[in-house]
Amino acid sequence: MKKIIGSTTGLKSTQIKALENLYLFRTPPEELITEQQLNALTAISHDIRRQVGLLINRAGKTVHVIAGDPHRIVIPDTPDYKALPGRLKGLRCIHTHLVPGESLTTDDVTDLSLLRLDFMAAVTITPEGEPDIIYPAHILPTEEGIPYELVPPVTINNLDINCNALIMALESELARKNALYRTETDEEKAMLIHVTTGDPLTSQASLDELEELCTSSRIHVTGRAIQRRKVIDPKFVVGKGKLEEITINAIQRHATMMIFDTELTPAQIRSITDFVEMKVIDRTQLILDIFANRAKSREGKLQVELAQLKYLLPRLITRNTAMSRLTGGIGGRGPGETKLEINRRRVRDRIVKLGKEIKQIRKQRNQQRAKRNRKQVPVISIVGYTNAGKSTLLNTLTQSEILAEDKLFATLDPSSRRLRFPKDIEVIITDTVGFIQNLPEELMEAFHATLEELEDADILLHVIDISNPRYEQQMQSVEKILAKLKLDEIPLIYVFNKQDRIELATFDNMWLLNQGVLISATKQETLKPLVSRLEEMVNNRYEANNYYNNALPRETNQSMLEPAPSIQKENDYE
Ligand SMILES: Nc1nc2c(ncn2[C@@H]2O[C@H](COP(=O)(O)OP(=O)(O)OP(=O)(O)O)[C@@H](O)[C@H]2O)c(=O)[nH]1
Ligand SMILES: [Mg+2]
Repeated sequence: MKKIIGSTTGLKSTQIKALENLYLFRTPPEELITEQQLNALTAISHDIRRQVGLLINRAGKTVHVIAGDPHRIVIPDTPDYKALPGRLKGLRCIHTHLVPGESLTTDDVTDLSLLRLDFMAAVTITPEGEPDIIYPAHILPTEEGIPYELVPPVTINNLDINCNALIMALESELARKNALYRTETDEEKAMLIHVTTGDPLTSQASLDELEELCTSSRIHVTGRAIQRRKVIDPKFVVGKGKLEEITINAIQRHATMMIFDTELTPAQIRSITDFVEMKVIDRTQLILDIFANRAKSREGKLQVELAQLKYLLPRLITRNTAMSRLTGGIGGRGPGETKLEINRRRVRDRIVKLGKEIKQIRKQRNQQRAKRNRKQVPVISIVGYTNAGKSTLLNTLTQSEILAEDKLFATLDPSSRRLRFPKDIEVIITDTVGFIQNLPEELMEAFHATLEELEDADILLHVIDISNPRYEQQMQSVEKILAKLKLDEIPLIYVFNKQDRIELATFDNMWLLNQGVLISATKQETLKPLVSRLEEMVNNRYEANNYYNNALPRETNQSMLEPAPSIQKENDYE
């Protein structure tokens, strides 16, 4: 006989037998439940004074009998029945309510909507233990508003509600709607979630950025949710009720994943994925993913892998738990744990190995740096928020072709070019990985080596995209990171970029623009003031450091550039 779900403690063996007997009934396709089974259900529930629930599949078979307490039943995981996009779960839940006249509760309709049940019905019981009124509800295939519909109550005399036909009709409508949401590439669709204890305006801005990150990694955003709280919920980040609401909304909008705009702790990921039948990731994971896709150089790839593994390690246990939950889970603790240990050991070994390789590469790089330093060629480094136009500026300045794209984090590997000023002084200009606010710790560490090169910079060009509505926050984020890297002592020029995209006459922050140079990195003719300013600064530094005379003649400069990964062309400025 199949097992009863929930606790049967304190029940007599005849009562347990009566519960088990509920597995024996078959429901015809048009009925919600048969009269006989309904009678048996209310009789035993009345007898034990606990709610009892049934999960019935579309073939009319009872797949679970659930014993609850006087106020609720807990629906178990049903790995064999999953609600795929555009489909329902294939299970209906019919359960008793002991309170006379109590229709479906909020918990009931939440379960219906979250689990995507075919039907949810509550049946009340007469004082004699017979079925009284049945309150059914089903999902509504809408994208907004209430996600379910309460069907008019029925009694034992009209259980024939054309049940399966109704379910089929609902599913075909769901499938049609889902198809509308399908994209050509069938990309992921995400619900973005931000929780804050502060200003909701900042939340919007932060979500805007998260959305850009999504676009960068080809994820389509189907909805966003913000919750303001006094404190962040340690378990679910947002409150449990809010998480339910968001999840239902995400399902309504055909989302395939949820992205939290913070870093989730391993415990939070675990409780949320236990709760939500959807992929759940956080901002850090999204950024790590982007970096993993973009990394080109060997060092870049190693660094990103290292960052990913470091992020993964404390979360491994979560993954496996989630996995075992999805595959049925029970009965495998021994082997499960061993496998987990193997996984963790492998990850740890790999982390050590990667660390060594990176150290080796770093050593070579330092030697190259030292060689370059000896030659004392001034280095100008371009820094700035991601997508500000750094690579474009380097390209236009030096007429080269570094990948510049309207994507966050187009550049991951530093590249250097030569630039020659009219007075025959040559400098090296380097492009760097873009910054972003709250750069994940793992990546900050990973790219520390790359960013270390910035220490050699004689001048920093801080490129700011003034056409981005969040340019001020972005400037601040960059400055924070520069300070963290202890680079805030290096002379810096603000380069306000993409001037062609703004209306200068109505720009409300002219004061700021006067602190730097205004350019359009895509238009070479706008760069002259920047070039003269740079030249002036380089000259001043030359004189101040008195190494002008040590500078090598231009012709021989070629050799000292060798260590830089990609030197292509040079460009003369008149
Ligand atoms: N309209 C306009 N677009 C620009 C300008 N400068 C850059 N862009 C565009 O902005 C986008 C980003 O430029 P990139 O040079 O890749 O930016 P980046 O700072 O190197 O970005 P990451 O490498 O991702 O950090 C590209 O689509 C450029 O064509 C400009 O002056 N005007
Ligand atoms: Mg770039």
